[in-house]
Formats: sequence, structure tokens, C-alpha cells
Amino acid sequence: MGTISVDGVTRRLGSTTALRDVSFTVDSGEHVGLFGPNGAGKTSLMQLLSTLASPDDGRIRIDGDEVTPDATAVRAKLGVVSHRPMVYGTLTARENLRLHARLRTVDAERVERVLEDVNLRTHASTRVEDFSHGMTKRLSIARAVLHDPTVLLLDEPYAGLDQRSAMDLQRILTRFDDRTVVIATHDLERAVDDCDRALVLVDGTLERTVSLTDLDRHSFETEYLEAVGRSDLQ
Ligand SMILES: Nc1ncnc2c1ncn2[C@@H]1O[C@H](COP(=O)(O)OP(=O)(O)OP(=O)(O)O)[C@@H](O)[C@H]1O
Repeated sequence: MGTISVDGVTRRLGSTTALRDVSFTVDSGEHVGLFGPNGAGKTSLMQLLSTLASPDDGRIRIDGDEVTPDATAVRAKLGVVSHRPMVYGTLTARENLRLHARLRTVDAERVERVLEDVNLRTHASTRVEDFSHGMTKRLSIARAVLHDPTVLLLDEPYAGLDQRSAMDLQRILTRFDDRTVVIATHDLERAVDDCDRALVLVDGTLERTVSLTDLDRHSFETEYLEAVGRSDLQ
């Protein structure tokens, strides 16, 4: 469960080809990182995987079912954490999750379990507008996993977090390790810990696939820089 197949995907946005004939597969339970300089096509690919848009050419499938904006069954398998927190500031953490649980027909007990999973139980009655950035991110993850998806899509989960909050988040994410995970990030260091494999996009093309098993951070940086053909890290 949670196998992703991306086959010859092209995505055009106005006069830009954001993705060009991109193909790869992600095995069930595998954790894959999407890397690339600004404008490489990471967000465009995450949007397609999230059912927010359709490719102009090619196909994306999850467990054999095509991923399109009207694919309700596919969407039920996906948990999405975008860089914008999709939570209400005037509601408490628990109210946010209960509201979402009702929309997803998830029982209230699961809300309490997920609050525990993301270490927010003691702040469950606090309004989200009083949350730190790290707490809001943890609540976004709780919202994404509430319906127990098999695939987790994380777009820049560490952006804007200080070192400690990023480490907390990284530890929390290990609790969802049994799922298939696709994570778009510029954080090469954390990716080496989080991911089994890295896909490096450059100008909308899948430039390189790197196995991260047994690779240290320095070796991955070298591979990455070779792939993007630049001397600076993004
Ligand atoms: N709505 C849009 N209309 C036209 N072009 C777009 C649009 N959104 C993105 N693009 C272009 O598509 C290309 C891929 O952008 P995308 O946001 O997917 O890259 P990215 O790898 O996520 O970049 P970043 O690291 O900056 O978030 C870029 O050239 C970008 O300018």
C-alpha cells in the first residue's frame, strides 16, 4: 500500500515547463526526498501528487489508481503538509482537529491519540494564534495524519523552524515511519537522516537519483552539487 508511480509527467505553467518528462517510482513505505534549486519544479510535483492539478502529459498513480483532482479515493490515502498551515488561528488545536475529524468522518478518540503523537496534548486547549511556528507545524502534521493516510507528502516541513524545533519535528516524524513519505526540502542535512533516496530536479528534469542508505551528509552534498552543476548550496 502507498506505492507511487510517476510516468513521463510534464507540467506546463504559462510559458514555463515546470516539469519535463519526469518518471520515478516510490515503493510502499519508502521515504523519498525531492531536491533542487529554486524553481526546479518541486512544488509543481508536490501539487500534482496532492491531486491539486493534473499533468499535461504522463500519469501519476498511487496503488495503480490515477491521481487527478477528482480522485476522491486516492485523496483518502494522502496526508498533505504544505508550507501554508491549513489550520484556523481562532480555534484551539483540539477544535481544529475535531472539525477536520468530522469532515473526514474520523472518531474523536483518534483526535486525542494524534494530539499525543505530535506532543500537543498539553496545548490542546490553546488557540492556534498563540502557537509558535513549530507548534503550528506539528498541528499541521496532526491534521494530515488524522485519517491515517498511507502516503505522507511534506512540502518544506523544516522551513522557518529553529534548530531545536526542527529536531523536535524530525523526531515526531519518525512516529509515522511506516508510511510512504515524499518530502520536498532544501535541508540536505536532515534529508540524509529522513530519506532512503533523493531525487534531484533541475529545471523541471529529474537529473539524478541518489540512494541515501549508508551515505553521509558530505557525500550527499557532493552528489547534489554535481547534479545541479553549481558551487553553492541552495
Ligand atoms: N503559477 C505559475 N505560473 C507560471 N509559472 C509558474 C507558476 N508557478 C511556478 N511557476 C514556474 O514553474 C517553475 C517551477 O516552480 P516550482 O515552484 O515548482 O519550483 P520549486 O522547485 O518548488 O522552487 P522553490 O524551491 O523556490 O519552492 C519555476 O520556473 C516557476 O517560476
